[in-house]
Amino acid sequence: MLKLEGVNAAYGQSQVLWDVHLEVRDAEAVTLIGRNGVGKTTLLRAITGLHPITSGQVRLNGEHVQQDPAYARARSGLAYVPQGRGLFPHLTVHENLLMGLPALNGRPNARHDLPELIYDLFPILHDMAGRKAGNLSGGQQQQVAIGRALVTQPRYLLLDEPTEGIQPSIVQEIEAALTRIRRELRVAVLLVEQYLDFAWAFADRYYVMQKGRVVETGLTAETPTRDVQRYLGV
Ligand SMILES: Nc1ncnc2c1ncn2[C@@H]1O[C@H](COP(=O)(O)OP(=O)(O)OP(=O)(O)O)[C@@H](O)[C@H]1O
Repeated sequence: MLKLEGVNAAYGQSQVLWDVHLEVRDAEAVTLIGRNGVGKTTLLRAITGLHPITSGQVRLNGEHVQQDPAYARARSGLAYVPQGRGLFPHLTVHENLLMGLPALNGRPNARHDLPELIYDLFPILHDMAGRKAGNLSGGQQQQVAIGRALVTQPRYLLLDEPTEGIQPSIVQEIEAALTRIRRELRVAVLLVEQYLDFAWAFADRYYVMQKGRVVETGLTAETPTRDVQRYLGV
C-alpha cells in the first residue's frame, strides 16, 4: 500500500499542501481531482520525492520513504508520468523506453522481456520504435511516457493528466492499456485527471482536493460525476 499521513508541503513560505491523508492499495485505481492550482501535481511530486515535504509521512508497503531520494523510491516501485510527459524529443521511441531501465539496477527478479511487453500493450509504438519521440502525436507520446514508466516495473504508477490534449479515440486506447496494466501486471494507479468520464470509468475510488487539502473521498461507483463536477468549476 502507498499511504500518506498528514503531508504538508510548501514553495518557500507559501504552503500548498495541508495535512493530506491518502492511500492507494495494491492494484487499486484511484483518481485525484480538483481545479488547476489546488496542489495535485505538487502532491504527486511529493510522493515521488521530487518535491520535499515539510512534515508528514509517505509510506510504501509499510516502509517510511519520505527521506528517500526519488531514485530510491523508483527502485521501491514508484513510477511517475509527469504532465507534459517529460520525454526526450530527439531520442527515438525505443531509446526513450530504455531510459526506464536504470531503475532496475540491483533489483532481483527484474523482468527481461522489456520493452516487448510495452509494445504488446501499445502496438502502435512498435511501428514507431525508430521514430523521434518529438515527431509523434500527443497521444502516442503519452503512450511512450506510460511505457517508459512501466519499464521500471513499478507497483504504483502515478499519472498527471494523461488525457490532456489527446483525441478521444486515443484516450480509449490509453484507458484500455491502463486497465490491462492493473489486471495483468497488478500495478496500482494514482491518476490526476480533469476528464471526469475517463477518471470515473477507470478508477475505483476518488479524492477531491481544494486549496491544498483533501476535502472529499469515496467510491466512483457510488458517486455520479455530477456530484463532484462543482469541484472542477466547469
Ligand atoms: N515551482 C513553483 N514555485 C512556486 N509555486 C508553485 C510552483 N509550482 C506550483 N506552485 C504553486 O503551488 C500551487 C499548487 O500547484 P500545483 O501545480 O501542484 O497544482 P495542480 O492542482 O497540479 O494544478 P495544475 O492542474 O494547474 O497543474 C499553485 O498555487 C501553484 O501556483
